[in-house]
Amino acid sequence: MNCQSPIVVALDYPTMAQSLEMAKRLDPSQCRVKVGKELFTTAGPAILDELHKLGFEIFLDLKFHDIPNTVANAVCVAAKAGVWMVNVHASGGRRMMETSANALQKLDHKTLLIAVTVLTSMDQSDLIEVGIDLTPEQHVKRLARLAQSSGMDGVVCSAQESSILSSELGKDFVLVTPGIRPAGSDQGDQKRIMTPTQAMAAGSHYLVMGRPITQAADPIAVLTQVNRDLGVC
Ligand SMILES: O=c1ccn([C@@H]2O[C@H](COP(=O)(O)O)[C@@H](O)[C@H]2O)c(=O)[nH]1
Repeated sequence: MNCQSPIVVALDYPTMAQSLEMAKRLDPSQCRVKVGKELFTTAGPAILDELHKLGFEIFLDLKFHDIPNTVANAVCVAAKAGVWMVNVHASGGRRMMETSANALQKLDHKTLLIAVTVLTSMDQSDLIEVGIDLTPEQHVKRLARLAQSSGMDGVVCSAQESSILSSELGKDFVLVTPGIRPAGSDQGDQKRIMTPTQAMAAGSHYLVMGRPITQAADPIAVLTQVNRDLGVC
C-alpha cells in the first residue's frame, strides 16, 4: 500500500494483542506504523508479519547501536523481513553506518536506512550531562552530516532541526521526526516538539506520532484531523 500521509503511528504497546487491536482500527492508506522496542520485545518478529498482512508499511525502530558487523547483520535481517524503514544510532560512527549501508545495498530489498541523531527527549542540559558541549541543533547537524556521508538515506531528528537540515543536506535526505504534538496535547517526556503542520512546513518528510493518537479517546478522529490539516488523505 502506498500511503500519501506522512504520519507514522508508533504502536507502543506492551502486548501484541493491544497493538493489533489498534492496527485493525487504522487504515494503511492513512498512515504507516512503527514497531519500537516495547512492542518488538514482547511480540518478536511475528508482529511484522501480522502488520504486513494488514497492509501496513513498517518502520522498525530498534535504533541499532553496536559494532559494525553486528549492526550490519541486524539491518539485513530487518530488510529481509520486508520492513519499509529501519534505523541505527549515528553515534555508532562512520564504520558502523557504512558497513550497514553497504550490506543493505547487496540485498534486493528496498528498505530505507536512517540514523538517529539526538533523541527528541533530550535538550541541551541532557547533552551536557553525557559530555557533549554543543546545542542540540549543532550536534544534530554534525551527526546528520556524518550520516549522509556514510550512506544513510536520512535521519531521525526533531522537527525543530528540519529546516536547517533540509537546506544544508538537500530535500531528498529523508527527515523522520518524532516529538510531534498537536496544539494543546501533552508533551510527556518529549523536549524538542512541533505541531504536525509546523513540522511539515519545516521540511520533515515523516511525522512519528505515538501517544497523541494511541492514548486519545478517539485515535482515528485525531489521525483523520491531522491528515486533514496537512491536506492529505
Ligand atoms: O528521537 C526519538 C527517536 C524515536 N522516538 C520514538 O518515537 C515515538 C514517539 O512517541 P510519542 O508517544 O509521540 O512521544 C516513540 O516510540 C519513541 O520511541 C522518539 O520519540 N524520539
